[in-house]
Amino acid sequence: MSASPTKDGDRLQFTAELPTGEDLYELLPQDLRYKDPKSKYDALYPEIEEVLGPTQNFEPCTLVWRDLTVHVKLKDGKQKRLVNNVSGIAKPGTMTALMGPSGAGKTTLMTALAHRSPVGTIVDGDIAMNGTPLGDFMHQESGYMHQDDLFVDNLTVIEHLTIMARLRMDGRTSSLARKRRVNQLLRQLSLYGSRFTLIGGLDGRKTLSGGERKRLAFATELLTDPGLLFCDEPTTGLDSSSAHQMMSLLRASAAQGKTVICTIHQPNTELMAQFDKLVLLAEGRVAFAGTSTQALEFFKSLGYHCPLMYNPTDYFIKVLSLTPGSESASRQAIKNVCDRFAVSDAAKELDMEIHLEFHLMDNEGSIRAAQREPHDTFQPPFFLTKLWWLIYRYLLIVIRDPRVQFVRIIQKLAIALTAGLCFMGTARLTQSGIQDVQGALFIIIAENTFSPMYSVLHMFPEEFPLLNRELKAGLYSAPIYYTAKMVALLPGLVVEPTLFTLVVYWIAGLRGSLYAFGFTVFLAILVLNVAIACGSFFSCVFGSMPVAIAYLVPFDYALMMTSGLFIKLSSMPKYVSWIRYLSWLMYSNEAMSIVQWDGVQNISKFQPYLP
Ligand SMILES: Nc1ncnc2c1ncn2[C@@H]1O[C@H](COP(=O)(O)OP(=O)(O)OP(=O)(O)O)[C@@H](O)[C@H]1O
Repeated sequence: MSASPTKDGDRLQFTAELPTGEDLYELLPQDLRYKDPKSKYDALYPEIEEVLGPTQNFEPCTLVWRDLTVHVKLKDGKQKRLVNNVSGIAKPGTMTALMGPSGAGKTTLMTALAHRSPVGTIVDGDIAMNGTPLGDFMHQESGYMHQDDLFVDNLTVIEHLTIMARLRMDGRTSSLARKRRVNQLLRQLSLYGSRFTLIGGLDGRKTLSGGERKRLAFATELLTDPGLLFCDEPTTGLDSSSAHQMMSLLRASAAQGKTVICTIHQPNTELMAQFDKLVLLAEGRVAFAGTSTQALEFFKSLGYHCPLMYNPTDYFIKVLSLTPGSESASRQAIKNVCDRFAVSDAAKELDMEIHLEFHLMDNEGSIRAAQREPHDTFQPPFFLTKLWWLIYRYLLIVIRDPRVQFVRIIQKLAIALTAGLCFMGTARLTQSGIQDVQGALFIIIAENTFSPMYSVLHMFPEEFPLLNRELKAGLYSAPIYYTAKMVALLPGLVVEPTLFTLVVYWIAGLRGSLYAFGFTVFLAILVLNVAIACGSFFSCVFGSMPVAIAYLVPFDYALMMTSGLFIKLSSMPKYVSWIRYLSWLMYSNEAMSIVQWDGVQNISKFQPYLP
């Protein structure tokens, strides 16, 4: 590897070439440097590898954007402009900070640059990565670390990374290479010691700290070794030492030659020194872009002198914030800063750089595309692989929470015993026995319908945020997710109805043949599975548990009323009688009744038990 570093203040600027071990040494935190300066490079190299990773498979990325405007469609049909005519460039080996007051448009701009804007967002303008206009390939070619890290809490660190490696990495990657990458990241991000720790934890068992969660989120994004990294407020919620550690890791990634873009809230001077470039946003416009030293000079030229002992970034944000009570004056002042920056020398220089990049893209685009076409080379894992690893993930969740399973089984047995004891000895072949048999059958159907249907209502709303994120990242499709989820639940969906029916059936003394018992159990399993599917449907469609319950209650009443137990179906008014065709309670009641009464010709004479 060769490098051509140039000094800009204290920060090394890398051109497209990758840095050598010697260059990297200068960037390492003091505590990682070797004690003996004579032999520092040779002896230190393994440590550099530890921090930066020995392999560099990524392609250096230049991201350039021009006249970028982002709108959202509001509910009344109007459009709201969140980002207004913004241009910029981020080069390999650099770290860019997007800063500004709350609501300035930082996250909106970054999601647009990462090709991850939410649905309903309209992005106008040009954005290109290495000369290629943005497309879905950004999900493979870039990493995006969200501000709020979402995980499946019941997994350990190593399980999470292993599953993510199977879902994210190229389908042709060998098992050894995947394991090596996971291992490498665990060591690089100081997670090796916590690799068997649950991410969320049960019963107060040791769980990950905020800093470890952030590093795990970062490790997840690094699995595919992308050349471009977006980080939304990577230090928010961390104490100063964890924040410093996080920034050192981002700096190390940039030192490897990666392009790092972060939104960040008022970093202290030490953290700010890690960034090569600062982009200040206000009211969706660029108020400044350049180094922090240039920023101080620019604001000074406008009459804003940063007081001594004052953190410059705090000062810039203060200047660009709306002052409560004098919003219009603040808006005018912000507009003035943005207008002055737009005609400044720094902005002209930046414009030239951006235009040059787009000019090269226009002239060499086809050659570059023919040479690399990076997104064409990625081969996603086979869908059965994704399905298998998702099933594994959801099975682990079910197994990890044995209390839930245990309590559910105990609850089922208790209800079954109570119901069975109420019906004990009543299932006789007499006129009154008909009602008792039908009653016992209805209890089997109702218990396998209502409580399972309501018990899954919380499932999807709880999982939506993570599911949405993983679906958008293209890790798997909705049918694969649903199939995996249901397969993982399947053992419970068979055991529960079987146990319940077994107890009620034998205590109540329903028809004693193996055929009748087996068929009733089979029907109970089907009933529970349909009920779970129906509950899942309501949970998905209505998105929140209270709303889902509000719609499900009238629906299940309609199903119950048309089950054939309470009203003679043929006497129901035509405008409601059609509902029975949706009612699995009606079908299962009919099928179970046939099984119980099949072959019975005469109930006039007393018989103690069903034949
Ligand atoms: N879907 C939307 N509909 C309406 N307004 C929106 C929508 N998304 C974002 N906004 C508004 O756009 C502005 C910019 O939002 P954005 O999240 O990008 O700000 P930010 O600079 O990242 O703020 P913060 O630092 O507080 O996270 C805010 O005023 C926000 O209320």
